[in-house]
This record gives sequence, C-alpha cells and structure tokens, in this order.
Amino acid sequence: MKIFLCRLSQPIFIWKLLTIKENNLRETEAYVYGSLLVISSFANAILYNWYIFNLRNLSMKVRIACSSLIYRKSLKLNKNNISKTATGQIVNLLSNDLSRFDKLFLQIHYLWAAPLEALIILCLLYVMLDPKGTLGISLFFAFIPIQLYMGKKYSDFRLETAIKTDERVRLINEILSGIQVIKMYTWEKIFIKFTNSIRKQEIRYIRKTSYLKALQNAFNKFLSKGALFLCVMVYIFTGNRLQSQYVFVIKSFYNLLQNNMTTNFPEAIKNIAEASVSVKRIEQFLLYNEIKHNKIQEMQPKKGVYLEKISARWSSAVSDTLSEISFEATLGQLVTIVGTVGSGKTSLINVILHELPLAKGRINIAGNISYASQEPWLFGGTIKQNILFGQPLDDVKYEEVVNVCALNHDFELLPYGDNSIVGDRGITLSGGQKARINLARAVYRNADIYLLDDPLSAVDASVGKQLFNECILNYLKNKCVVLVTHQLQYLKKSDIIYLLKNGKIIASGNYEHIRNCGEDFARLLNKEVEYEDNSTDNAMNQKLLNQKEEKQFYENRSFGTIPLKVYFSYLLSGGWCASSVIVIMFIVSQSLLSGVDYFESYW
Ligand SMILES: Nc1ncnc2c1ncn2[C@@H]1O[C@H](COP(=O)(O)OP(=O)(O)OP(=O)(O)O)[C@@H](O)[C@H]1O
Repeated sequence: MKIFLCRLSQPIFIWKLLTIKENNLRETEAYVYGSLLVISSFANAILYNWYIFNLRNLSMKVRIACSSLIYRKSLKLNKNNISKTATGQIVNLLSNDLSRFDKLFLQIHYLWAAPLEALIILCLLYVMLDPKGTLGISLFFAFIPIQLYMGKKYSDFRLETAIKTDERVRLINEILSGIQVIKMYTWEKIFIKFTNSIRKQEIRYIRKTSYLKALQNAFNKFLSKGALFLCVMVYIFTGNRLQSQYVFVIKSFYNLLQNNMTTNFPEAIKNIAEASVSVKRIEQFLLYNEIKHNKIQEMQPKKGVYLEKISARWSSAVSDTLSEISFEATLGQLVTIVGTVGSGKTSLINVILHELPLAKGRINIAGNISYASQEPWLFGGTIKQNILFGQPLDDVKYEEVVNVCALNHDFELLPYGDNSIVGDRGITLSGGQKARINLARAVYRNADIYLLDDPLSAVDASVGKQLFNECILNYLKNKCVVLVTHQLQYLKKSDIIYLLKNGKIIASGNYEHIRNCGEDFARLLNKEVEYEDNSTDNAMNQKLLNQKEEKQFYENRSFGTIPLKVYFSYLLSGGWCASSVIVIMFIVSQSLLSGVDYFESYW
C-alpha cells in the first residue's frame, strides 16, 4: 500500500510543478513539491526492494518446505504407488513445478493491485484533468477478459508440457541408469529415437506456450501505446488545445499502468494458472497411499511373521497376485520360498514389508525387519558406507559380516579395499559383488526378521554355498530368516519350505514332506534347469547379433573445446529460413519501438 501511494503521488507532484504558473503558486511551494517528488521516488525505491526481498524470502521458504514434503512423501510411498510415480515425475515436481512458486509470489499481488491502481488513476485523471483523459484506461479494462482467457490457456498448455516432461525425464533417467547395458548392446540409436519422439511432443506444447506468450507481449505493447494515443486523439478531436503538461502527466500515469496492467497483471494471471497446475500435480502426488505399518501385536508367542489367508494385488485392474496365503516364520527358523518365475515370491516379501497392501486376510509382524532386495541397490559412497548404511561402526561385527558375505577377497582386489567409492566416478562392481554388499548391509543391521530376496542367484556355486552355510545357516541361526531362492540344492537345510505357484501356496512343510507331496516340486527343478539353459542360449544369440550390429555402428567422439560450427548448428537448428526471419523481425521490431519513442519526444 505504501509503495502504491509513493508511485501514485509522483505524477501528482509532477502535475503540480508543471502548472505552477497557471495556479499562481509561490516559489516555496514549488520547492516543497519538488522535494516531495524526490522523497517519494526515494521511498518507492527502498520500499519496493524491501518488498521484493521479503517476497523472495517467503517463496524460498515455501519452496524448501514443499521440497522436503515431497522428499519425505517419496520415502513413505508404498511400492505399488512408486511404480505409478516414475523418478522423472518426482524430479520434475522438485525442479519445474516448485520453481513456479518463485514467480507466483513475486507477482501474485498484482492480481488485485493492478486493477485497483488503474481504478485510482481513472479517478485522479477524471478529477485532475478532464473526463476524456480517462478514455484510454477503458482499453486496459477491456483487455482483462482476454488476459484471463489467455491465463486459462497457459494452464492447459502447462499441464500438457508437464506430463510430457515427466515422460522425458523418466526415459532419460532410465537411459542413464542403464547406459552400460545400452552401450554394450549398441542400442543407442533406438534410444535416441525414443528420446527424440518424446522431446518432439514436449516441444510442441512449449511452442504453443511461446506463441501465446508472443501474442500477449504484442497485445501489451499495443495496449500501452494505443491507450495513450486514444486518449490524446479524443482530447484533440473534442476541440481542446493540446498542452505539454497534459500529455506529460497522462504519460506518467500511463507509464505506471503500462508496468502493472500490461506486464505484471498478465504475468500474475499466467503464473497463477501455471502454479495452480503445479499445486494440483503436487497434491496428486501427496495423496498417494503410504506404507501402513501394523502395530506389533505382542499376543504372538514368538517373534516372527504371521500371515493368515492373505490376498493381495498390485493394481485393481489385475487379478490377485497372491491369494489365500497362510504363512508363518518364527525366530530361529530358516523359511524358504520357492516357485517358478513370476509365481509371487517377491510379492509375498512385499506384503510382509507392507509395500503391497492386503485385499484380504490378516498380517502380524512381531519384531523388526532387515531386508535385502532382489535387485541390489548401492548409493554413491564407499563400500563401507554402503554396508553400514548409517549404523555405527562395530569393528568386530563388521569384520564378521564381511567374512560371512565372502567380501574379503573382493576388498583385496579393489584399489582402496572397502574404502573404494562406488557409483558416480567410482569403481564399477560386478553383479555378484553388488549382491553381496546388498546382503552384507541387511545382515549388518541388527534385526529379528531377515527377508532375503534371492541373494544367491548372482554368485557362482562355491560362493553361493559359502554364503548359505556361513551367513544364512550359521551367522543368522538364531534369527527368523525368510529366504527366496531358485537354488533348490539348499532346501534340505530349510526348516519350512513354501512352494508357490500362480500366487498360491501349493505345498508347505519340510524338504521330505514337499518332495513326497506331488510332482510339482520335481517339475520345478527340471524347469529351472531348462530355463537357465534357454536363457544362456538367448543371451549368447543376442550377443552375437549385437556384435554384428556393432560392426556397422561407430561412436563419434571429439576432444578439446566446442567448435564454432556446433554453436552455429544450434542457432540454425530451427532451419535457415526461421532463423533469418527471427533475426529480421527482431531488428524491425526494435527499430519500430525506438522510432515510436523518438517520434514521441520530437512531437
Ligand atoms: N511393483 C510391481 N508392480 C506391479 N506388478 C508387479 C510388481 N512386482 C511384481 N508384479 C507382478 O506380480 C507378479 C508376481 O511377481 P513377483 O516378482 O512376485 O514374482 P517372483 O516369483 O518373485 O518372480 P522371480 O522369480 O522372477 O523373482 C508378476 O505378474 C509381476 O508382474
């Protein structure tokens, strides 16, 4: 409000100074108005900067608060919803969507301040000069519905762009995380095609937004000059003699309007429209279901996992992934889950972790859980940090875990042992090494229940045997261990085996019992062997095929600084014709704008 008063008072003081003679003002009064003009300009500068500083501060706080909200939410999402939310979407929410708040806060007050200011200027012109002086302002008001319509269009385009950006960022993330595989199989061209096609769709919406922006800018430029022109013409054609003070004061009022009504007001509408899309996207993300942790029910005699006739599905569109499953694993037991590929073993582990919500049945987890996922996950840091995962270092325990997970030999081979950095610009580990570090992280954590999802698949037979005997059978002997495996040779040592088929338990009990209860178990054994043979053959064939392709595909690589021709090709990427038109239009429009200003001063 104070800024408002400072800005509006300036043309009034200018008017008073210009009409000294007509109003027979004394010299001291002229000094007073002159000083007030300087003071109001100075106060305006100070207050405006203070206002912007506070708004930026506020928008920064809101952005940080929302970032941490999204971050915390992403940690609480259950797996079902994580699969709906690609990493790309979260990255887009954190970067693109939240950045809309910065602009929104800077401009939001113009939504009410600009029309109010226009209204006050309308009254001032009416009182101070002539009713005709107000005519041009009506042009500003006439354009408000058009600007609101454009705001709506901005919001539509923003939503479409955001969806396409999500897709593109997700694809790029996947390409980056799997770049080694892509390069190994020489799939670069296919992925370049995918990326280009998604990028093209994204650019289509960005282009529409840019056209709208250009149209709005053209409107705004026309509006400010057109309003002044209309006002002056009406004044002359109604028989008045044009005086310089009249033009000067009207122009300074219209300059204020030009800033607020033709720049800040439409920007405010555009930013609100874009931010409302971002708010909806963030809201949708925050409303995703979270992992629900059941309270430990102490009535169970022993710590462990108890599932009673549970059914669960990943999405309502598919049939039950798991149906009518009763499962029990208690402290001191090694419980093994076996079954063909896709039979629901990992899904069962996800039910225990509360990642997959139950459709039916009861679940009771007594004790805390440590989990080693089927796909090893490592973060950028040392191997030691990956194993400790924030837990305090206990040297003896750490040594033991490294031993039982058969990592000692690997540490000897690595340049800095367990202090070697993995991930970005660090060393690249083999699949087996990653799997064992993943297992070591789970084992190092002190828990009652250990859920180990197929940790023995990525290692060779002798290391697998060592892991099973030393880690699972010996080190974790007093714990409740739930092991998912395809390695049927280890089943003899299991206390209970659950045989899964199509999401149902078709047999459970000890090894002898399972072996005698039907032919499924024997068939499973044979299938596993067949599958492994086929998959090896397929991998070999694929490799040969790719080696053939590799002969035709050469990778280009350059060194040194970026050559000038790269900048030129960037500038001309829209085509010679479009690029030349842009340059010519820029020169012409700038000359016209400067010409208008020159003509105004001459006139
Ligand atoms: N995150 C997920 N979102 C949606 N569906 C899933 C998800 N994880 C698994 N499924 C589906 O659930 C079914 C069972 O898969 P699951 O991974 O549990 O099998 P599995 O027995 O562990 O297989 P494998 O031996 O290959 O690990 C499959 O049809 C799979 O497509």
